[in-house]
Amino acid sequence: MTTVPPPAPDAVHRTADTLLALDVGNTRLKWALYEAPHPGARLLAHGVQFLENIETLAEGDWRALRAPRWVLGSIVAGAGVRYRVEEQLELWDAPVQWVVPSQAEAGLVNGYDHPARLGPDRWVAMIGARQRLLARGEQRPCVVVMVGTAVTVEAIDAGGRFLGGIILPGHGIMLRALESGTAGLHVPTGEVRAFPTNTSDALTSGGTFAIAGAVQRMWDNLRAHSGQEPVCLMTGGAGWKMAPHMTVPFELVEGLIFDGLLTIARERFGAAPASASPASPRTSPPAESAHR
Ligand SMILES: Nc1ncnc2c1ncn2[C@@H]1O[C@H](COP(=O)(O)OP(=O)(O)OP(=O)(O)O)[C@@H](O)[C@H]1O
Ligand SMILES: CC(C)(CO)[C@@H](O)C(=O)NCCC(=O)O
Ligand SMILES: [K+]
Repeated sequence: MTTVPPPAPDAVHRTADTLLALDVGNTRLKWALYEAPHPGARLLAHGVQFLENIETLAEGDWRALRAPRWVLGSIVAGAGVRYRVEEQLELWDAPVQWVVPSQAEAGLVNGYDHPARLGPDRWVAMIGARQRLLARGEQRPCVVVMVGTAVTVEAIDAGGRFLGGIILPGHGIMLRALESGTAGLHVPTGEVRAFPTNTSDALTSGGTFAIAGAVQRMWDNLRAHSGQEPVCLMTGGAGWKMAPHMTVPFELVEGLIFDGLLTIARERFGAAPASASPASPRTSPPAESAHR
């Protein structure tokens, strides 16, 4: 006769430690459920909704999820959207923590004039970028590019100080601005060409070169400042569209905001031993192993 073994304490523990990470952007909400609150944790489920469809989450995508132990999010939208997300989160009794950029967190120092006025998405993505560099033992200056509804390009020095960054319109906003701000311009999608010879190509190439050129400029600024070649990490849903047209060496990385949220979660919720400082490259877990 066989007996059913009790559930391994390990399995029970893992279920109890889940983290729901939220990236509420300008256009869409992205969510990811992790097995544990630290970089490299296994991804259990993930999804995305346009902000106008937030109301469907509790009854839809989230309905079958096991209640997360923690909820940690980055949100750039206003109080109205935040309230609507929090309403959906009432499905579980895990209170949400929204990241507010501070003077310093997870090994990153905030050089913004008013640290809390920095976009949380920018702050969290930079923390994710820093953690990636440290995990592979690289103490180098870093340019962080996020290509989405808006584009941001940040400069971080080798010591982990955010020096400053730029905000520019995303490709979509640039083209819509041209369409609405000119007399006779319409913007069907074109190709990126070195020397565009029709309107569609001229517009598409213009937007792409504006972003690539802005990254080049920040990369030059940071190299001049630090006397060292920066690493450039690019993320965001449209990153792959920019990739063929970049003029600086770069790496395309998926989900820097989620990497950052996991890094912050380790500090806030992780039962890490005292020696596991996220600022120490030796003790950071390898980020690549479980990367999506
Ligand atoms: N060819 C292109 N080159 C660069 N960017 C592009 C291109 N086509 C579209 N985009 C941009 O990509 C954006 C979509 O990227 P992404 O999926 O990261 O945005 P999002 O999730 O809607 O943004 P957010 O995180 O702010 O909500 C569009 O808004 C547009 O600005
Ligand atoms: C710049 C955006 C729109 C990029 O998503 C966001 O980070 C934001 O609203 N930031 C606040 C302003 C700032 O970062 O200075
Ligand atoms: K964004």
